[in-house]
Amino acid sequence: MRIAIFGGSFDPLHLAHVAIVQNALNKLDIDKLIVVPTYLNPFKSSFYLDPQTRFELLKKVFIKFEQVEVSNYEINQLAPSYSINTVNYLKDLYNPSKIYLIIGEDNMENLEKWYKYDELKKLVEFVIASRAGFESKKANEFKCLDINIDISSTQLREKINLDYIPREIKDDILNLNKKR
Ligand SMILES: Nc1ncnc2c1ncn2[C@@H]1O[C@H](COP(=O)(O)OP(=O)(O)OP(=O)(O)O)[C@@H](O)[C@H]1O
Ligand SMILES: O=C(O)c1ccc[n+]([C@@H]2O[C@H](COP(=O)([O-])O)[C@@H](O)[C@H]2O)c1
Repeated sequence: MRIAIFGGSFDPLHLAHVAIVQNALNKLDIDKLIVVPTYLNPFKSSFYLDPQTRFELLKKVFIKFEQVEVSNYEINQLAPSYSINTVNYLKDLYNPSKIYLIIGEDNMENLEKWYKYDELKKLVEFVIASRAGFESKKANEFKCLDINIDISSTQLREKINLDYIPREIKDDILNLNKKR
């Protein structure tokens, strides 16, 4: 079994996230891709959509992808948690011969500051999703996914633009937005 793990805040989920998953399924030789929403990224201080809502929205969008699973492992911790713990949990669960860990190019900048980075890099092969505005020379050292969608959750939290929201969850996002 060969797996890829794609962790993220997904606050909210947008089309670049979906493109990353589609690209990874096409490019990586994997049996399963596990999308893992954070409870809270250890480098961030708050979330906008609650963890359970982010998890449900991910399931709605990725249900049609046979090889994709959305994991509630991190949201069930009810506290910020580290990627190495998730990797170890999924490693025990699937006993994979290969683990890719997908991150966007913006995360390259602080990657070496991740908890137990030296241990983590021995467990996984990082795959970098290219991101406009965050070009990193170090990206050349890694397998890359060519993502060319200039959107962020931050922009969408500031001003919702449904053009960047997967169609399966447009209504949910509109309704959640109205309640705020
Ligand atoms: N447009 C994009 N292109 C490439 N990678 C992306 C893009 N958007 C997000 N990613 C990557 O996907 C993963 C999950 O992203 P995340 O949920 O933090 O979205 P985000 O748009 O970066 O959010 P925020 O603006 O709140 O930081 C991260 O590794 C991030 O780097
Ligand atoms: O393990 C760490 O130390 C660590 C530090 C910062 C970020 N991460 C993970 O990086 C992934 C991307 O985070 P984000 O918020 O950019 O979507 C997500 O799975 C986070 O848990 C992990």
